Amino acid sequence: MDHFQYKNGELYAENIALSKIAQEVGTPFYVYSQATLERHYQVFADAVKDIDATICFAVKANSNISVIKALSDLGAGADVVSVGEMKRALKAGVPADKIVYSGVGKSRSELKAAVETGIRQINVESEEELAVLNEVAQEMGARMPIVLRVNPDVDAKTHAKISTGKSGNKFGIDWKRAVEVYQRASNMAGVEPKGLACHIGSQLTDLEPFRAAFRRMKEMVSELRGLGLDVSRVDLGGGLGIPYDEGDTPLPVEYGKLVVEELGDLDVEFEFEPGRMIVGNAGILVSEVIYVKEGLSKTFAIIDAAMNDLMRPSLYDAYHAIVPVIEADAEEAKQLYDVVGPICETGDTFAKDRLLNKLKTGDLIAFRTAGAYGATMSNTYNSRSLIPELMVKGEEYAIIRRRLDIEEQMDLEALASWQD
Ligand SMILES: Cc1ncc(COP(=O)(O)O)c(C=O)c1O
Ligand SMILES: N[C@@H](CCCC[NH3+])C(=O)O
Repeated sequence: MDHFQYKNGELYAENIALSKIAQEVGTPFYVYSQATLERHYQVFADAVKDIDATICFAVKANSNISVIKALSDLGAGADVVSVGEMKRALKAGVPADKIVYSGVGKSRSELKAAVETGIRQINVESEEELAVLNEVAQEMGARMPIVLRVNPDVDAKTHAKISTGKSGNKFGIDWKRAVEVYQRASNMAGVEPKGLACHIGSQLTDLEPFRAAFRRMKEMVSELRGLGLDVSRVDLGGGLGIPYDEGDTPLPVEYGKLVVEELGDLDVEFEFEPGRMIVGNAGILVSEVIYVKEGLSKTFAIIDAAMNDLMRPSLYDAYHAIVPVIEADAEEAKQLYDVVGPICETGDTFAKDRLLNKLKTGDLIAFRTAGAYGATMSNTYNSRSLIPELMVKGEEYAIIRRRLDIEEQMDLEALASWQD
């Protein structure tokens, strides 16, 4: 069930009218539905209930500590890619033994922090990282559980900028070398190889690339076991796509079935790192129309959100549905708009030639499916404030990140001593 629905002609987040929140908090803002977050987690957990699975929420999709806490209360672990994300997960109550740490460029000090914290595992992405981790862990008198992230050379058939499993991508250890590297790792004193990981990309709308990657993983597990090596964990990453428009996307239950079909007899503990699937549709971005500007060939709806608040359209030409907060009359005429932000770049465009109900100054609009890679990718370009994030539960809402305004931003800066 969608927890962002119209009631009496107004868009609600659960049981609160968005217009009320807008009045109290000011626009733009992100708002998340805790009920949707919980439901999505449950849907994913149900989809993999027939196998031994640890679900590690990919914190990069939405790293607000309140979001992580809502999921960790349901039993979620965390997939992190920096010490910053690791600290957020710990602060939100994720136990260290449910944290996996991915990423191609973990520094020596980051590796040290992960070993010190005693997280579940480090997903090692190169031979170079393996050598450094082995050294770091030995210096600390530790033997760190690892899995090797494999690059299976599979085309995820997603946007090139978020495709991670082809051999030309920077991620993982080339599958042709991974067995040999694993063998070497098993003789190292500072690491304890537990298994393999793969993550071939994000927003996958077809299950076949997953199937290809899973088959490769299975072959490799057999090969490793054939060499007498232990393999007890397989981390299948995240990547499941969600509907941003009318297009079909695979259901989590179909994904779960595929895992069982391809890998069900593997006798390992599985790990999953879903991000977008959990939070994407649990969040929206609400913004106000500042001007409707009539150009020669276009009508521009200039709104108070901009590319710094939601980068996805300008970065990937991503589509987000735009809906009015006050429901329009079905009879009312629609018009084509370019929906743009106030930033001084032509790329600050959310939608081109989008057919929307007539807009005027002061109207509130909402971008749907903005819960994943929305707030986490935002920035303060053009010295704009970082916008608030809110969590809704039933009739209540909470500000889970307050607005960071320009005074606070400037407090981080200083003049050089010679400028006095
Ligand atoms: C290693 C890793 N795991 C998990 C994810 C989460 O992916 P998604 O949000 O597509 O589920 C990502 C991002 O694509 C990732 O790089
Ligand atoms: N930032 C991307 C997803 C990247 C996934 C990172 N592994 C998006 O908004 O779609």
